[in-house]
Amino acid sequence: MTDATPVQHPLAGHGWTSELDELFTPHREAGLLPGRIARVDRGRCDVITADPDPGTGALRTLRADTSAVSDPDPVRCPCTGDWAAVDPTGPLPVLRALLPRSTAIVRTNASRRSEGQVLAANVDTVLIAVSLASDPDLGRVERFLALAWESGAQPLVVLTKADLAGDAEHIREDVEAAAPGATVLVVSAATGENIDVLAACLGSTTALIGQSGAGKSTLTNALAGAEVMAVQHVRDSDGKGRHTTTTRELIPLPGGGVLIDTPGLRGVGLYGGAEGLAGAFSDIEELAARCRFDDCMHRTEPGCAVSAALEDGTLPHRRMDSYLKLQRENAWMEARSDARVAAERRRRWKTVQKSVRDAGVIRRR
Ligand SMILES: Nc1nc2c(ncn2[C@@H]2O[C@H](COP(=O)(O)OP(=O)(O)OP(=O)(O)O)[C@@H](O)[C@H]2O)c(=O)[nH]1
Ligand SMILES: [Zn+2]
Repeated sequence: MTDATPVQHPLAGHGWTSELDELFTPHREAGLLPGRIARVDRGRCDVITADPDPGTGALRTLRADTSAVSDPDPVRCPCTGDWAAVDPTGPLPVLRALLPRSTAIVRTNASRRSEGQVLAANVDTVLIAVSLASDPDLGRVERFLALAWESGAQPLVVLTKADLAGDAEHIREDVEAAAPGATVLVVSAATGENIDVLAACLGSTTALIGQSGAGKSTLTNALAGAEVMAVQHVRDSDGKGRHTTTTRELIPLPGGGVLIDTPGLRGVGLYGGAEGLAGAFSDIEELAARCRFDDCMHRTEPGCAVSAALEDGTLPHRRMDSYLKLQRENAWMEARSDARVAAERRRRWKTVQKSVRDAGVIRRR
């Protein structure tokens, strides 16, 4: 979570904070401009810079070369939501450096399972869109939740297309039981139901994730109050249809803050997900902490709080199976060096962020 203080800065509405301003000091001294990456494609990116147009006051979006900050490891390459130091002087502006990320949503690359792919960086709220047009797959929701908790941001589950659901309230209760620590909201972009409530729940940077056809682009348009994303018709029965969202963009919201729409995900593989699983299954972790034996495997041991909860029905077997399945998947993933390295790197990012915060606290005293 970024708990940094907002500042008076051209990029404040895009999430710039005093902590980032401090991190930027050496780059400012080198004559570089801060900017936030809106989208990346093939060696170039669109970066919104702290360079207001003198006429309109609108922030300029520059097309910039990313080669100076690209990396053989895709997790370290620039992505939507990254803060960058931009050299705007040449014929083609150039990204000179990326600032350390406070959070990052990382999944396994769809084609190369041992490699990570960053969906969005520096996000406070991960909005998980789940369509009510058919019964939600709770296991898939739990997987998205693990991905969200792992990122370091706060998850928020949004059940979309409420106008198509017979019993939205009943489904909401089921999803809530599968999402401890996260708010679950029922909305409809078609009727406008709860869109205002949702808007009030968002952090300064929100990323939207979910399956293709979950209604992300429609929700983005509803929150932005304008047609910023193209929406294609999909069959509501199975959510299949043409893949519509091909680029990720950073969209400013009328109430302040930005929204990042991500392409529809067919499946999300966890990438270094131990913290994410602990967050998504905090109820099971709390039970496990009450087991008589520290190394309880929750099978036949006496005094096992997890088995007891399974037996009296307070913990559904479905949820326990889902937890074990994701744990196995994560153990396999972490055994691959790429994921281990990524987890290590994330710990380092957090340390950097923390030391910056601590330094701020000391100076303010
Ligand atoms: N009835 C109803 N239909 C909706 C609602 N929100 C979205 N839809 C429809 O659901 C379909 C998918 O919506 P999109 O917004 O394109 O879904 P998406 O998650 O962005 O899909 P991808 O771009 O493929 O990831 C479209 O046909 C929308 O018109 C809603 O609140 N009610
Ligand atoms: Zn146990």
